[in-house]
Amino acid sequence: MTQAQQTVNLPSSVFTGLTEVSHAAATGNVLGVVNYTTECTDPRVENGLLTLDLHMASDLGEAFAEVWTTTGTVETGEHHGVVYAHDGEYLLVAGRIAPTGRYTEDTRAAYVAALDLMDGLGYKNCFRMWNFLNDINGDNAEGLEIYRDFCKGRAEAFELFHFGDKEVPSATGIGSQGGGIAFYFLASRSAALTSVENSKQMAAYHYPRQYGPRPPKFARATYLAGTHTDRRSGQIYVAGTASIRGHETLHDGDIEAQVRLSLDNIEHLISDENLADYEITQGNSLLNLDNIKVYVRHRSDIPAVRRMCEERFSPNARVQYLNVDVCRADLLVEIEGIIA
Ligand SMILES: C=C(O[C@@H]1C=C(C(=O)O)C=C[C@H]1O)C(=O)O
Repeated sequence: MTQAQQTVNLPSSVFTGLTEVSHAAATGNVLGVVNYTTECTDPRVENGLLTLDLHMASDLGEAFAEVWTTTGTVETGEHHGVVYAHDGEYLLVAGRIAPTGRYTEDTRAAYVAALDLMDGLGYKNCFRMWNFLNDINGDNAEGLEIYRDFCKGRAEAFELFHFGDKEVPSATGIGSQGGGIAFYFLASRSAALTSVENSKQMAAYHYPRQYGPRPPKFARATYLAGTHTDRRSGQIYVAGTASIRGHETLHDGDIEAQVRLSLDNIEHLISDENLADYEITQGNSLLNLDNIKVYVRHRSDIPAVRRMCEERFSPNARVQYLNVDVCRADLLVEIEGIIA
């Protein structure tokens, strides 16, 4: 077989209750567990499992775990403050930056540690990043918004690793209820990776200066396939998506219109029309989106948001609603998901 024909198994994730992690783990080898819970802690290896606690829930009733499984035997370790698990094909890296008055340097250092690990262990295809920022719209000690401060450190780290804009992974950069900045990344060794943009949105890495000293570096989605020739049955990791057209926030103050545009943005992003630029044809619609997280700024908006989402998602889709701030002060909602 040639390299191009070898098929790589793709990773999978499920949402489960915090206490049912071991049950979910029985379905495969666990790469790691991310708890969306009531406090943030440093990532750790616990009973052989990479575990990261994020402060994303107000009480335990809202908490859930995201369990990442794979097919190979998992090994764990620690590298310059970041914790990792890998199985020869996939790598999960998790880190946390303690609260500080200026995040640029610490973000750059933590990202450098994670990117260096990917390089060193040979997982060169980073396909998804999640970042959780406490007080994301607040100012740092120098009056720069914490999200923009973070974006600066991230851009500097990517630059050090010569990450071309077209190679950036899809990401989420969202608020959290505490704990500084926490993050986790997924990378693969040999699965085929394509970074995808949305033809109706400006690439985030081209956002103008009005959004901060360095633009956010992420792709709107990443397409991950078991072979380099598969353009029909890969996974699509949809980045956090909001009510933005071009580079502008639309529908300031109107939650329903923001939900509608966020959903329309994802619908277009995953459509064959948008994916034609990448020669991907999958016939996807919102009905194929799963493992969805819906981030809502005001708790009182959650019932309306849920109603609107339920009209457009599959009734079988796994969806979690979280009450946190969003990366621009005028954004009320953001949605991400996976087509697996
Ligand atoms: C909503 C947007 O950006 C958010 C911020 C991201 C980041 O900084 O990594 C990624 C996706 C979204 O969570 C957007 O700019 O469209």
